[in-house]
Amino acid sequence: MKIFLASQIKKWDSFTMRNESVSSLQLMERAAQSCVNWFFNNFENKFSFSIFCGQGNNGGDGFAIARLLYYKGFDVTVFTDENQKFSEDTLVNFQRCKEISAIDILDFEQVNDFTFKENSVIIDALFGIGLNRKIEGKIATLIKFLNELPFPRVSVDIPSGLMADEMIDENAIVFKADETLTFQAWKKAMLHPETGVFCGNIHIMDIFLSDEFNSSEESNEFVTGEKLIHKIYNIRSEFSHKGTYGKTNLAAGSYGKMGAAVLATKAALKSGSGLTFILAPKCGYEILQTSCPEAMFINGGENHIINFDFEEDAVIGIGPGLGTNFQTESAFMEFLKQYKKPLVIDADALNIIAKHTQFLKHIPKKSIITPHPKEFERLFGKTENSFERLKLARQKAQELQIYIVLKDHHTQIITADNQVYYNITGNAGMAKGGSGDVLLGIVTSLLAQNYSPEHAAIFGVWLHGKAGDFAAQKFSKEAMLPSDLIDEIGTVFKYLN
Ligand SMILES: NC(=O)C1=CN([C@@H]2O[C@H](COP(=O)(O)OP(=O)(O)OC[C@H]3O[C@@H](n4cnc5c(N)ncnc54)[C@H](OP(=O)(O)O)[C@@H]3O)[C@@H](O)[C@H]2O)[C@@H](O)CC1
Ligand SMILES: [K+]
Repeated sequence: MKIFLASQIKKWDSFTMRNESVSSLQLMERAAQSCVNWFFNNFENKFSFSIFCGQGNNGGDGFAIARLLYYKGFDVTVFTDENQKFSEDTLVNFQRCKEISAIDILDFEQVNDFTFKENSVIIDALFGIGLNRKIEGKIATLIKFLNELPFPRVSVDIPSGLMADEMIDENAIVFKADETLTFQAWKKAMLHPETGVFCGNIHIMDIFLSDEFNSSEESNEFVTGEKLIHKIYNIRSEFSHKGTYGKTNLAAGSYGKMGAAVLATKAALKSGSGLTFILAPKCGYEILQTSCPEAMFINGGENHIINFDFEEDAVIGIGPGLGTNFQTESAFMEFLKQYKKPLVIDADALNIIAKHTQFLKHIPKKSIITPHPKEFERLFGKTENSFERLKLARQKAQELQIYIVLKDHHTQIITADNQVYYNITGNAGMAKGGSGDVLLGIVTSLLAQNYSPEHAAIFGVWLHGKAGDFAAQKFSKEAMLPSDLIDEIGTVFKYLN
């Protein structure tokens, strides 16, 4: 799914109106109807809706929603400022609403004395993607008031106060939604932690904007959808043997951190690698042979790895639990200097490079690195916020010709040719030590199975998140462990088949 800027969405609107003979008022009606269908499916009739409408088209959606909800039998109250400069379509919908005597239309300021019913729902249709500056004055006061109410809060299109494509000021006033019903496509602000936190659960409302525009309009930012995953995923052929699915060779573990090696190895095995090797220190020999009998052990040293002698022709993934012992450090750097094929680098291996940033240039082209924000900062420097971090990552991925998997709530995969894929699978239950080790195992295994680095990264991150979602369903976000996630990798493949 392409991510479009607010300006492109407006073009999309106009294109649809021009080419599919639909008026802007009809489009607004479609938008409102899609929201009302959602409300109808999610709230019983006993709920009372308080709808807050601004002057732009977002407010127009709000007035139309009020009318349509009323027709569905819901109790509706509208709050607005009749002296606002309504847009043309908004004015029409305001008047249509006014004609229904059973809908009370109150001024924003009356909210202070309003007695909210017990089963209230607050709908925010104050500002949409046309917001162009900070919210101040009486609407800011109103939003602060609404954010304190003990009722479910739903935003139409985008929480008022967020800019669709940008970071916001630290002290900006933003409506805090539990649910956001957004039209047609994800907005960038929904995918970054500082701004996404105001959106709650995102629901994409299909309002049938032109497919033609969607295919022809350029964007280099995407949300990884299931359609893309189905395109990437190669179903295993019956006419195949273990050689068909490549060799994975991981380098992981040190004394006391052998669990990281076990998790990465198991994840590589479960993701379909043909032959799997684990290079680890000898102190982990029994642990690995017992817990991962399908994998072959390569001795890399006594208590930490001091030589990186890999299986020939294997695809290499390095990092989990490696430690930063000086011998491991120098052996890794020697290896990096002479190795030229794409590999996957995570965790301590990234920390070693961060200590000697002149080694960044030795990362083989088309490699995948998987830093979390702290590791990214150590490698490439501090940035103000996640929007800036992404910009820097794009620059570095191009400069070094590598793929960066920037781990976050919505992990971003930044390709060497400047494209960004936001991942939307996964959940807070994965914020635990060991999750990253699993990801390294999955991505390396996919790369070994002949997926391109771009596809291995996009598919691997999606798969990891989806397995995490299945694990959370079974065990809860609190109790699920990275090992549970590994056990659910099979459920994801079954889901895809
Ligand atoms: N395809 C789609 O997606 C469809 C979209 N639709 C809907 O349209 C929405 C976009 O509508 P929109 O362009 O009228 O923008 P919206 O945010 O309602 O209002 C902007 C107004 O507020 C003002 N203003 C701005 N900032 C301000 C501030 N801080 N404080 C005070 N005022 C401020 C600004 O006026 P200004 O003062 O700048 O002249 C302007 O008048 C979109 O989100 C969706 O809900 C559907 O109906 C149909 C299909
Ligand atoms: K809104």
